[in-house]
Amino acid sequence: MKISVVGTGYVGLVTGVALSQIGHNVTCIDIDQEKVEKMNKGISPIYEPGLEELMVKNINEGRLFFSTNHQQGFKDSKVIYIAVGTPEKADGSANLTFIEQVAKNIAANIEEDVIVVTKSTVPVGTNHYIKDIIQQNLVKDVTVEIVSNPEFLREGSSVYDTFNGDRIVVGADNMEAAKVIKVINEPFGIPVYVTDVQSAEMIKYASNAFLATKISFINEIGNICEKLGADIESVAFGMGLDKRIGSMFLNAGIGYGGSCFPKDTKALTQIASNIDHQFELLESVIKVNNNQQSLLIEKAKNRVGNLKGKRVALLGLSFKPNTDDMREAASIVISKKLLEEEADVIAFDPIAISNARRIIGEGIQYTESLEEALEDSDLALIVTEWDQIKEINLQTYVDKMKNPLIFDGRNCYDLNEVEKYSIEYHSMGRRSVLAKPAVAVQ
Ligand SMILES: NC(=O)C1=CN([C@@H]2O[C@H](COP(=O)(O)OP(=O)(O)OC[C@H]3O[C@@H](n4cnc5c(N)ncnc54)[C@H](O)[C@@H]3O)[C@@H](O)[C@H]2O)C=CC1
Ligand SMILES: O=C(O)[C@H]1O[C@H](OP(=O)(O)OP(=O)(O)OC[C@H]2O[C@@H](n3ccc(=O)[nH]c3=O)[C@H](O)[C@@H]2O)[C@H](O)[C@@H](O)[C@@H]1O
Repeated sequence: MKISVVGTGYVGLVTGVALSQIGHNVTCIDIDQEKVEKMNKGISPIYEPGLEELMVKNINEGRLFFSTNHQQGFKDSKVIYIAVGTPEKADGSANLTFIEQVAKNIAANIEEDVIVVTKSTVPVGTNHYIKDIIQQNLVKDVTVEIVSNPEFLREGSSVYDTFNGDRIVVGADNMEAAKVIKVINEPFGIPVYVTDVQSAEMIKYASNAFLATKISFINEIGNICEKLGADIESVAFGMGLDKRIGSMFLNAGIGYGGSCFPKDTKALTQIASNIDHQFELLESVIKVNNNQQSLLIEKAKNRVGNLKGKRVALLGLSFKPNTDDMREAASIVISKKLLEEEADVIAFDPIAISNARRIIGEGIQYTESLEEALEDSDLALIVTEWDQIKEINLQTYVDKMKNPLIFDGRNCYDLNEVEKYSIEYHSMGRRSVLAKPAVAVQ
């Protein structure tokens, strides 16, 4: 089937590539000319494992096209996917400007009946709002059906997730339209759950809010464990053995970041407050997460005192491993605090440095070499659990650092392993390992 996808970010590009891979003829449209030029040359504008290879394959096999022109991109399409951003506004609610613009682009350019499928995360009621905008601005006498099809992929494993998701949610008023979307997705072999439009929209927010809640919950338990001498890794494992709880998303650390949990949790509290419901639980989840991001700095200050002039190796910048995405990364908050403390910061990240430079700026130094970051440093802060960091020979800390003093925000190392080295190690929700002989930081 001929399909158009509007917006080629993490969701749109992966969706377009995956739909072409299962045999559809896909045109991806973006207003960003530079991005489109790159994609036409077979270069992915984002780092996602496996994406570029699949993209090039489908371009070469003549099923995948990129354009900046909505009219050309929509030509002969039976289905148009919307995958533009829905960033947060100053009050935390979802900004629908890009969505409104696409609805107008659709109205102005379609020449035959279409099904408009929204993949973007949008507040309950938005799909109907999209239909209204399209109908009010239509140029040709055509019929438009809408389907809510929220996306559940994770960055860093988006290609894998698209082919191996747990469910595809389809929210529709019109069962014929729902059936078309079901058939399009059949080759993925993933169960499709069909429901009404509003429920589909809410499933997305509720799912992200629930996962964020799980993270803040385990982080609170971790903070308590640390003070009581219990071990969060052990606690999370023991909890996860209960199938009703499940073992996933119980990794304690410095909290969740990224383009979605922070924004979607805030948007859901706004959605609730619009109907005079105070979502107290979710408000606490957000508060716990905000505090969690600063904990590493607090721990370091409690241990070292003044960070002024201390050489700090900041290990990992992206909001999670395997992505170059810096949106709402804990490293932003942490590097800002380090600069306020007048620390001398050198940051390591294998992929995200160019994005980080734009957000964090030139107040810190950057390197793609972990060893270079550690060289002569007084302390190391682990912010993102990249494999390069997890798999490092721990002796490297001893060899390279002025003082092998580590504050690990992602519990990268086994405590028994750390104890074999002359390293002082503080992690999250676990006992500290003190170096023998003690590491002295003045
Ligand atoms: N990033 C993620 O992992 C996930 C994101 N989502 C949701 O999906 C949506 C998209 O997110 P991302 O892919 O991260 O966004 P993004 O910000 O990376 O990409 C959006 C793209 O849309 C383009 N665009 C904006 N207006 C346009 C227009 N009128 N016509 C054509 N292109 C236009 C932009 O140039 C940009 O390339 C958001 O609602 C997000 O909440 C849902 C699940 C996962
Ligand atoms: O709506 C979205 O955009 C997406 O948001 C998340 O995906 P993503 O943000 O890409 O990445 P996650 O793996 O969920 O991690 C989010 C954050 O939570 C943190 N996290 C995750 C799991 C955990 O146990 N502990 C923890 O601190 C990660 O470090 C990261 O900062 C959801 O997992 C996806 O299902 C959803 O589609």
